[in-house]
Amino acid sequence: MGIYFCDVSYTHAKRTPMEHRAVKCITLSIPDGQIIAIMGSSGSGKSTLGQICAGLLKPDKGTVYVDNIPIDNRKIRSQLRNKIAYVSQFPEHQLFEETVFLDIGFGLRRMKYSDHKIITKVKKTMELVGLDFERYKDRSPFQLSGGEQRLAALAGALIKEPNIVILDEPTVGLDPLARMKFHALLTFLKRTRRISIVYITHDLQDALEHADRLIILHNGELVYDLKATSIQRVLEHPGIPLFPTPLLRLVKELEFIFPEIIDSEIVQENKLLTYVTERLIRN
Ligand SMILES: Nc1ncnc2c1ncn2[C@@H]1O[C@H](COP(=O)(O)OP(=O)(O)OP(=O)(O)O)[C@@H](O)[C@H]1O
Repeated sequence: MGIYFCDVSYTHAKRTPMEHRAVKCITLSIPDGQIIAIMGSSGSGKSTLGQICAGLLKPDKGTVYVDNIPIDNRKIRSQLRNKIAYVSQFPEHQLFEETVFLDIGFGLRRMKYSDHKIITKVKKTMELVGLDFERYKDRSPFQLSGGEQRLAALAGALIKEPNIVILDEPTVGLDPLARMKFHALLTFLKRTRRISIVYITHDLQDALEHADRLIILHNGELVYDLKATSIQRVLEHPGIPLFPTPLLRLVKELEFIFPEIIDSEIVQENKLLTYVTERLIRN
């Protein structure tokens, strides 16, 4: 269930003094089973693009196609609600029930699932995202930490088994282990269910490690759509709001030490470690 953006623009607060054109003429294709990281500086239009993708904002120019169907009216957008899941930058805004169990199972109750099926699915989904069922099910979602709220909102999004998941800064507030588990979950979902995952992040190294593609926005425009291995070329480009991570700086240093050009695949920690270790053993 791919998404295709054809020349899409969006203006916030139209015809008011706050009017702002946040997304400008974006053409973009998101096929099945890809993890796509959306990056760019604050205010570059990432969340706006994510909300258009989720069908929450209607473009004022251009068309979004889901599965080759133009999403140009409210009826089609509401039919897609169960197919496209969205977790906002502020997950606390998405939680509203008395308990974590009720919150995560909300969508299934609306779809008239049996109580037994709801319990089974809520338990399974909570465990999938790393929230222990017994420990969290009766707690108020409002008394969870920021990271726990993010995981609860993610469980609520995944429980309806969507085809497309849009996550706005999903790893904010997660500890390193939860972060690692979160990325392993995305890879698992992509491989087993062929879900397309669009996630907005400011963490370049995270994106290089886990995303198939990086979409880079600048002032509402899509300035780069590239694979992780092309990142060095972009970093050298003036005006792009991305800075080399420690690992990318190390790769640059290695290019001075070792005579050959370092393989552009080395943007990930495990690949760099293998490369350096092999060189040390050989020398
Ligand atoms: N409701 C609104 N009314 C007017 N302007 C808005 C509104 N919402 C967002 N904007 C503006 O649109 C632009 C894009 O906002 P958006 O939230 O998409 O950026 P972002 O790249 O996600 O930023 P961040 O990384 O800080 O979350 C910003 O300049 C913002 O000020």
